[in-house]
This record gives sequence, structure tokens and C-alpha cells, in this order.
Amino acid sequence: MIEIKNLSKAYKKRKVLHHIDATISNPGIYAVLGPNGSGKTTLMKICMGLVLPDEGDVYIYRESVRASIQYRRMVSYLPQIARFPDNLKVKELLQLTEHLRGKAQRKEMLMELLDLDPYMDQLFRNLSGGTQQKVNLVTCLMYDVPLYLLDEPTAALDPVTQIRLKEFIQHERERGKMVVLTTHVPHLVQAIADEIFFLLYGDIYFHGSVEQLIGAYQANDVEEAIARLLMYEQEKVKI
Ligand SMILES: Nc1ncnc2c1ncn2[C@@H]1O[C@H](COP(=O)(O)OP(=O)(O)OP(=O)(O)O)[C@@H](O)[C@H]1O
Repeated sequence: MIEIKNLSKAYKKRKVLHHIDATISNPGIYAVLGPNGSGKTTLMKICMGLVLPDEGDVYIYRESVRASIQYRRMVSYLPQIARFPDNLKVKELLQLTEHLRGKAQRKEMLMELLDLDPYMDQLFRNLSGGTQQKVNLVTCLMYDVPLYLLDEPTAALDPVTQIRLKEFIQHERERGKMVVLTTHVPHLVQAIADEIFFLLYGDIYFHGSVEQLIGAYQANDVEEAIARLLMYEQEKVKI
């Protein structure tokens, strides 16, 4: 369960999140959307205690992220950009992660799913962007926790891997997990999201189901709905 209460964050004078409230109570897949710079990553980082809010708080399983770190045992976070010591081999990176975080429950299964076995003895820094993202995904998803916070999980992945990851995430939902993800891929949202939070102007501009978003903008799909939402806003600014 995630409760966001009166959350505000600015970087110097740049207001990014402005008195945001939201609650996620049930298992499911929740998409946090919004244009570049709308605050999606900032929100994720606040949830993990990596960025401090100016006002308000987030409660994860009723623990304040400002006051506690216990809740992090129940959460796995995928950062948008993987920053690993790049002088390590993939297998050493996974070992290091397990050394710090404890034995992972499904490392082998994920390595197979993402075709990572051939890269185990290669240095992380020598991997392609997509393969680095696969390593990033394994270090996050190999822990069987109730809540996943995934910042652009499909970035740089080839289509086959995107489909495998999508199916994995759907399977996690069926197992009762809560998955909160950011993405710029409308068809992924359309295929798997139970609810959408659309960030704009520091606020949650839209919250509802895929069908509600499409209906609200009389669109044919999520991509068109988002385009219309943003064009409508641009027109308002011109007026
Ligand atoms: N550490 C920081 N210092 C100063 N400004 C920052 C910092 N981190 C983020 N910002 C700014 O805050 C705003 C929101 O950034 P954030 O990364 O949260 O957006 P986002 O919605 O995740 O964007 P994208 O879709 O491009 O990943 C941007 O204007 C960004 O430049």
C-alpha cells in the first residue's frame, strides 16, 4: 500500500511536485505517466528515500519513507539509469547485490528469461545499453517482494524482451503484487495498466483507468488520448 500525502518537491526554484495526494491500496499495475521533466523519477526516488520532499510524505505499508527504512525490504526499485561499478563482471555484480541485499529467490529464472547467461563473464561496462538494462532488471526483479517501483523498465529493450517483461509483470500482478511503473510507451500502458496517474504541472492531472483516459479524450487508444490531453493543454496556454 502506498499513500502519498501533500507531497511537494522543488529543485531550487523549479517546482516539480506540488501538493500531491494519491493512494494505491490494491495489487495491480499502476502507470505513472507524464511528459519529460514532469516529476515521475522524482516521485519514485522520494518513495525510495533517495530524494527528500520539501513538504508532505509518502507512506509505504504505513511506514513513513522519511522516518523509516524498514519498508524497503518489501520494495524493489528499478532506477531509470543503472549505475553499477563498471569494472565488475555481470556475475560479480549479481553476487555483490546478493551480498548486500541477501539471497535472491529467482535469479536463474530471470537470467534465462532475459537471455543473460552468455554475458555472465563480461564486464558490465562493455555490454550494450539493452543488455545493461537487462542486468538492471535482474537485480531488481530477482527479489520476490510485494511492491515493485520500476522507472522506465522497457527502455532500450528489444521487442522480444519487452514482451517477455510485460508477461512477467502481468504474472506478478496475478500473484498479488503491486507494480508501479513509469513509461513513455503508450501501448505498454494500454496492454497492462490497471490505473494511470498522469503528472502535469506538478500535479496529478488525470487519475483513472485506461478506458477512462481514452473516453475522456474521445480517443481510439492511449497514445491518441495522451496526445490530445497535451494538445488541449497547449491550446489553453496560448489562450
Ligand atoms: N537533482 C536534481 N537537481 C536539479 N534538478 C533536478 C534534479 N533531478 C531532477 N531535476 C529536474 O526536475 C524535473 C523533473 O525531473 P524528473 O527526472 O523527475 O522527470 P521525469 O518525469 O522522470 O522525466 P523523464 O520522462 O524525462 O524521465 C526536471 O526539470 C529535472 O531537470
